[in-house]
Amino acid sequence: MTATPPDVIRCAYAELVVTDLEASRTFYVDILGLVVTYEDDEAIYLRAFEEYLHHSLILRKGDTAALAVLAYRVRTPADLDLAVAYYTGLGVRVERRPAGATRGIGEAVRIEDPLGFPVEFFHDAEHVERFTQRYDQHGAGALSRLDHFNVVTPDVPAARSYYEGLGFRVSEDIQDDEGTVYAAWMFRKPTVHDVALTGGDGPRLHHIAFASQERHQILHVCDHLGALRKSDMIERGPGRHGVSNAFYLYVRDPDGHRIELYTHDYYTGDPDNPVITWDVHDNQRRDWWGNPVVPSWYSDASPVLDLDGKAQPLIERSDAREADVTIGADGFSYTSKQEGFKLGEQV
Ligand SMILES: O=C1C=CC(S(=O)(=O)O)=CC1(O)O
Ligand SMILES: [Ca+2]
Ligand SMILES: [Fe+2]
Repeated sequence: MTATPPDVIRCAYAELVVTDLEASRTFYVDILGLVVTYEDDEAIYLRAFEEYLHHSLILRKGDTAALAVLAYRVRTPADLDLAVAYYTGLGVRVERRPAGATRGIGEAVRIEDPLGFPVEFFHDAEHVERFTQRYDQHGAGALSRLDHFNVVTPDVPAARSYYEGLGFRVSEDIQDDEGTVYAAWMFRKPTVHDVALTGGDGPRLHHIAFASQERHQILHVCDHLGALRKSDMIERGPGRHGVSNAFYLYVRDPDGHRIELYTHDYYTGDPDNPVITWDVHDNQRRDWWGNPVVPSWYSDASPVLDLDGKAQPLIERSDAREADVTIGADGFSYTSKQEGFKLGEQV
């Protein structure tokens, strides 16, 4: 009999190892506008304006940029015991952590999940001031909350089954007519996703996304980076996603960690929420306006650490790779047959 999984509410925080804490602080606080809950010489604890738990992002100084943990909040403290039993049953490494092992977080359970990611489950956390209406503090690029994790994993169907075992449901995916699955979006909170599974060599972190209330806040970050002559930190977008329908921007932090700014996806909370499956050759799947997906968006991702802080070895993806099955710079798969002005014709 399979053990009962912990009741996951949502994605809740991530810890990134960064090599220059000061440069990272400038990026995440001065440019992205995240609120500092606590900081010292070793780490900075950040939250977005609607968040009242201690943090949704930890930046920890270290020698090599990497993901240290992805954390999900569970509904009750009792879910931690369920997590221990469930993951012990899966035969993966499981560690209990006392309250305070992570500043601001109560008792927790940390695992190396079946996909190789360092994952934490917690319920109790310190409450801090919620800045929802502290408009005196919001900048023009105000971010509201952590929205999702995007992880790179070689076998998307296997990863989907693992997350379905945790009670996540698929909202959208990308397939081809042979049934190869290139990516899937899965949720516990009633939005498009808490975690996206991107097919590729993994385990690696593709990105962490914060939601804003408005598109103009994302556009302000673009203008702000331009004013600082840091436009090279803009990797992809701004644009409108096909999958999720969200307005988006991808930026790269000083270590190359990818952060997405994201707004206006849609509600998925009813039990019969329809799954949307996109064809990998649909050039509006990743950008609704058909703009190209820059090659680095497919190739680059952050290494992840095991529970001892060592980099996890990568497993190569054996299925077809999305960047290979679309023509040239992505986004022109079905327009590539016509004479076109789009970049894809020239690469
Ligand atoms: O959050 C996301 C929603 C949609 C997309 S996609 O590029 O439209 O597939 C990418 C993404 O996973 O970052
Ligand atoms: Ca708007
Ligand atoms: Fe995303």
